[in-house]
Amino acid sequence: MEIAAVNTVSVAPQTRLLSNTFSRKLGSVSSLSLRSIEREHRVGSARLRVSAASSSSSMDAVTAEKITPASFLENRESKKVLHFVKYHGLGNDFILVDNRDSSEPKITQEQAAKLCDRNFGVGADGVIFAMPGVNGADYTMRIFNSDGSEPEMCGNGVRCFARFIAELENLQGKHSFTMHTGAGLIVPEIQDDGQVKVDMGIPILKAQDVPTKLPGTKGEAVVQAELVVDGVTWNVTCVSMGNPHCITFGTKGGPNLKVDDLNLQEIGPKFEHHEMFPARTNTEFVEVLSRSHLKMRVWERGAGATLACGTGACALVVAAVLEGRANRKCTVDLPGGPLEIEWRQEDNHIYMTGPAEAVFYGSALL
Ligand SMILES: N[C@@H](CCC[C@H](N)C(=O)O)C(=O)O
Repeated sequence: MEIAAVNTVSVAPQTRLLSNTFSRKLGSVSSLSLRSIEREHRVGSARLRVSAASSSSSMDAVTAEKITPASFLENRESKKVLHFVKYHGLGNDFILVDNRDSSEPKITQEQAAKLCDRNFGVGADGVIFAMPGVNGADYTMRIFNSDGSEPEMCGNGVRCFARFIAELENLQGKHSFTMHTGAGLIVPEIQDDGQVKVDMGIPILKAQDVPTKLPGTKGEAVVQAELVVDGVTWNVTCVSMGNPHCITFGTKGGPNLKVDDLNLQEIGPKFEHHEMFPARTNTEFVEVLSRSHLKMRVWERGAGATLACGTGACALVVAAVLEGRANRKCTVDLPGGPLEIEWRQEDNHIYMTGPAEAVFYGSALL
């Protein structure tokens, strides 16, 4: 099969996005790997030409005259090279790996941490593996955070995963499937407009299952409890979406939070590593704009300040409802954009709707 011409589209610093058609046939390419491998390769009888720029801020231009299916890069996949697709959900970005042929992740947690490095690697908030399903599920999702730790769940990651599967399996239009995760069975549904609606399951409120050592304040749930962080008493509610979240609307007796004023880099790690959270925690700082409109900034366990957190958005709507601050259906503004969240009374499940986009295809040297 031949491809006569390939268009490149500028999308992100340091990358050129190859057209999907090209990328599917070629395998995958990124400026990272191209700079690292060679400047010009023979591809069967065709030639892939790379006009490279040495400055990391400039972009590589890629053209191909004739590409055969047995391309150079496909042949080159080995233990030393990992093909991936970079996705993001509202700026929460992930390296997606097609791991459907094995129940073991293709790379280690240490390698994932290196790939996530924004200076010395691809740059991402985590690496996600699309693996064979277990327990009757269609697929399994595993994820490593950017520090290499493995969380149970990732809301934005699920939406990216769904779009990745649709791309791999060539699914068109509305589609849903089941995914096994560390938080149990999750069901994403790709909408006609490309957004992904996810049944995120039932929130976990029992203190020891979150887990938190804070004592229950509403039965076994920790709602508007006091947590002393660095000498300041905060009011927090703890919710697990499979992974732990600590949600705060402000300090005890203090004014409502203005999240833009927070020094997240300073306060975030103190929550994450607080002794009351034996598995560490994600923390959402929330400002109430109205009963159906909330604004948040997040400090993620194992990833730090990110532009969005899907499980965090779900957890904070649960917290806002439990604290009597909001309705069950809310728009949550995150630094990277809005998510629609509903904690449905009828089935106690949380539904999250939002976007997920492919950014570029790449091959990383391990
Ligand atoms: N950004 C994610 C959450 C990823 C996992 C988290 N850092 C943890 O360790 O629990 C999301 O969108 O939910």
